[in-house]
Amino acid sequence: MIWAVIPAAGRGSRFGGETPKQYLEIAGRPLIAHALDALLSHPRIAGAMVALSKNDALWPGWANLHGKPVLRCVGGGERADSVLAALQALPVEVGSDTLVLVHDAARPNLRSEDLDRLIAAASAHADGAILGAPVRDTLKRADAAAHIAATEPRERLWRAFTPQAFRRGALTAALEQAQAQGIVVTDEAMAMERVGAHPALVEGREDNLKVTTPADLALARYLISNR
Ligand SMILES: Nc1ccn([C@@H]2O[C@H](COP(=O)(O)OP(=O)(O)OP(=O)(O)O)[C@@H](O)[C@H]2O)c(=O)n1
Ligand SMILES: C[C@](O)(CO)[C@H](O)COP(=O)(O)O
Repeated sequence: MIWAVIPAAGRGSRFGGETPKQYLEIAGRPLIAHALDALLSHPRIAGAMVALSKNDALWPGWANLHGKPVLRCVGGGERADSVLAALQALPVEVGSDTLVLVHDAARPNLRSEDLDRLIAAASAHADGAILGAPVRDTLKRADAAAHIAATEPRERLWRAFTPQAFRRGALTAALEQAQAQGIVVTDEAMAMERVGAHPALVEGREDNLKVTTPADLALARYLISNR
């Protein structure tokens, strides 16, 4: 049994506008519905826990996508707080060794072949696994004036995507420790690294983009409408 955790309590400040980006439409459905659908249509995933802002409601179609439970909890101030709240809210039958896939509601274009490869890697590696892609561009360090200050070495540098797959108990403990220490982790792997884990990197599709700005939404709409 594998469960999904979807942090969806953000406000989309970099995106702008009144409506948080996870509720903006792509191909007639909210962005979050595409993320949920990609996860719950996978035969290995049993259900999902969605961390929402306290004033947000579950969209009626979410109740049980693909006949699987979609539960909700209230998220927190940071993405990591929302993920931790969702892990803590999972049903008791989701045991400590159960694999949990954490996936941004803001990533609507997750594909099943990436899920298959991530699940296989995380199932075979005690420290879990994440989707990502090696950096293929030259990286520049900017100065305060957005002029080039330096070129950074890119050997063995990867960009981290989601889903990120870990066992429920280990990830919960790692996030609780980071929270207690006042450390804001920007992804689940960072919390796991802080407790000595070395998660596997699984190369995923570059089009598993995170919608952060309006330009990202336009690209996501194009990708999903032209699958
Ligand atoms: N306190 C938060 C912040 C973010 N998220 C979720 O984490 C994912 C990735 O975060 P990001 O893209 O940064 O979303 P926002 O925080 O909404 O964006 P911004 O940083 O521009 O405000 C999103 O699905 C977002 O809803 C969350 O559940 N709880
Ligand atoms: C988790 C993540 O999507 C991995 O790249 C990223 O860290 C989220 O960052 P955000 O600033 O919370 O969108």
